[in-house]
Amino acid sequence: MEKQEFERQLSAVREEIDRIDKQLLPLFLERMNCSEKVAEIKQQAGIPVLNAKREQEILDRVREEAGGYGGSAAALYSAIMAVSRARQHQMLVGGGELRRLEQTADRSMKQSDVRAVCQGVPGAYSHRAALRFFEAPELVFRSTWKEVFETVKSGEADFGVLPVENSAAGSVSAVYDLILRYRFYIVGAVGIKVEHCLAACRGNADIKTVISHPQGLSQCSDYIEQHGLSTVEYSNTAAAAKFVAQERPDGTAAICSEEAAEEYGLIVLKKGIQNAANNKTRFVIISQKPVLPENADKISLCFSLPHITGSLYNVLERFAIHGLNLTKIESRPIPGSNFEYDFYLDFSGNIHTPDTLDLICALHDELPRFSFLGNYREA
Ligand SMILES: C=C(O[C@@H]1C=C(C(=O)O)C=C[C@H]1O)C(=O)O
Repeated sequence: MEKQEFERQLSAVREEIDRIDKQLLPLFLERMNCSEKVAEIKQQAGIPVLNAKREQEILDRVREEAGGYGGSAAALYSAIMAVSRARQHQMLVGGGELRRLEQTADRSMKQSDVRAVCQGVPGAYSHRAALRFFEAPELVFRSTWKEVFETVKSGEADFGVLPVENSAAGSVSAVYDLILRYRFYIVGAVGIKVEHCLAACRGNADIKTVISHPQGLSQCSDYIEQHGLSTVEYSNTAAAAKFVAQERPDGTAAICSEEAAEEYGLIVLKKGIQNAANNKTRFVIISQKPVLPENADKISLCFSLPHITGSLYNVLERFAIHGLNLTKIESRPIPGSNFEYDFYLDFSGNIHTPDTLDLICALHDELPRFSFLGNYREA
């Protein structure tokens, strides 16, 4: 067949597609109009927007009737209903306390004269993160991450500084578990370049064992393997440096920052022993008091989901519809449950943008165990 003939046939079918799309659009708008009427009734009757049972019935029917296209048709209808629900949420102005929070929360944060708490001992990477974030903070140190949360809870400190993710070793799951348990606000985030060194007491150069936090050991696994070193886990990289300085264990070096080595009078035997040259750790600042700056660019939230086909997909799709970029997703088991999960999400956005506020309020009204965790500037 001639190329021209193919072109002619293509345009004929495309005309048909255009004709069908023209028919679909008014039907979509008509359906949205019905959805708006439903919203008005729901508003008067105080009925929640989401009716999962009704949606499931529609999806089952569509799947059944669409034959070979069952799955695709269900996905399409799921998207249509997500849009329909979003419109209803917008009309019902849900979100309750979250909308009030958006209006009333402080828009700027005190950055000097603050009391902050870090895990570890002076010289820890959290210490450096705190100094990057605050001007001359009054700092206290605790030996565990849980104690950092407890110190903020008791009001002894206004802010806690916690590592959440390393560019090589990945998420610090234990911290995410605590974030999900305490549900304090995240009011800031800061990335720190992490360069580990091998540090030992003077005259202790024949190193057979290294001691550090599991994250430090994991970030230096190549060096450890190449040199056939044995490893000992410790609560914190700087605390490991302090231990080596105090106990002077034979043939043992700490893996820690240069600051920590200096703080405890250790000799740096080798610098930059981490696997990745550009090794970074991201820290978050937590507080019991929300702060929602005008120039915030990152939103964190968490929720759980029922074990239903497409439930996570349906939530993520809403971010896509709103043009929001998801930067992090973690799922962590809910303590005391069997294989039920809380999801933790970070995405780019600002809660003072009406469209974004509508989305977060809709999720607040729909999702089990939902918490808005904060909107802050990613430094
Ligand atoms: C339209 C309604 O509200 C929501 C949207 C639905 C839809 O678009 O079909 C179905 C159920 C509800 O979650 C309704 O309750 O019927």
